[in-house]
Amino acid sequence: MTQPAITTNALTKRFGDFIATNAITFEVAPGEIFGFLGANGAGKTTAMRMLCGLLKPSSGEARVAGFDIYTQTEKIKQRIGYMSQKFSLYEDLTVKENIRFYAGIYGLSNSQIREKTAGLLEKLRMEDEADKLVSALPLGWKQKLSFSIAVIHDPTIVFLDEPTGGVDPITRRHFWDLIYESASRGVTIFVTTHYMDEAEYCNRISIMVDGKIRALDTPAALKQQFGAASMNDVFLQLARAKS
Ligand SMILES: Nc1ncnc2c1ncn2[C@@H]1O[C@H](COP(=O)(O)OP(=O)(O)OP(=O)(O)O)[C@@H](O)[C@H]1O
Repeated sequence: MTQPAITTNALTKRFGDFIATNAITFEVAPGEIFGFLGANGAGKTTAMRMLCGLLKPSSGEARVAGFDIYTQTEKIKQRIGYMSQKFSLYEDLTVKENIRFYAGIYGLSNSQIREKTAGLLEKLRMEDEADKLVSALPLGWKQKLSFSIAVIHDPTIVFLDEPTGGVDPITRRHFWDLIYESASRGVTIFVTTHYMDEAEYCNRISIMVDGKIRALDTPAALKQQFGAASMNDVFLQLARAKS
C-alpha cells in the first residue's frame, strides 16, 4: 500500500486555555486534492502551520510525506511547497527576479533555475511579462505565478492557504487548472478556502468548526449526508448547528 501523504491522529494545539485545533484526525492520499474548510478562526491556519513544521503541536501525532512533525521538520520543509495570500511575491522585484529568488531559497542550481524559469513562463504564457515588476500584474496572474513558484522544486505536497482571495470565479477556475495539472503529476494538494465553488473542485473536504473536524468526505457524499443542494448549504448547516 502506498503511504499516505499526510496522517494526523488527535492533533491538538492549545494557546493557554484556548484550544485552536482540537484532536483532529484524518489522512490525505498521495495526489489527492484535499480541501480544508472552516469559518474564520476555526483553526485551519494553526493546523496547517503544524503540518508544515512551523508550529509545535501541544499533543497528538502527524506525519507529512512520511516524516514526523515533531522531530523531522527539516525533512518536511524540503518536500513541501507553501503559498498563502499573506506570504507572497515581492512586488518590487520583476517576475523573473521573484522566480530566481524563491528557486534559490529552495536550493535549485543556476542551470535548474534557468530551465525551470523558461518552462514556468511558457506554461503561464507570461514570457512578455518576465521583466515587468510584479506590482504591475493583475491579482489573478500574481496568484498563478505564486503557485507555480511554490511547486518549482517539485514538492510532494503543496499547502495553499486561501490562495485565490479577491478574484472572480473565472479567474479562480483558471488557477484551479494549475492545481489539477500538479495533482495529475502526483502532487498532493492541501488547500484552505472560503469559496464554495472551489470546495466543489476538491476530491475530499473536511469542515472545521471551533477547532474540530465536523465533516469529512467527497463533496457529493457531504451533500447527500446533509440533504443539501450545494456545498454552501452544507457549510451553512454546520455553522448554524454551532450557534
Ligand atoms: N499565536 C496565537 N496565540 C493565541 N491565539 C491564537 C494564536 N494563533 C491563532 N490563535 C487563535 O486560534 C484560533 C484559530 O486561528 P486560525 O488562524 O488557525 O484560524 P483559521 O481557521 O485559519 O481562520 P481564518 O480563516 O480567519 O484564517 C483563533 O481564535 C485565533 O485567534
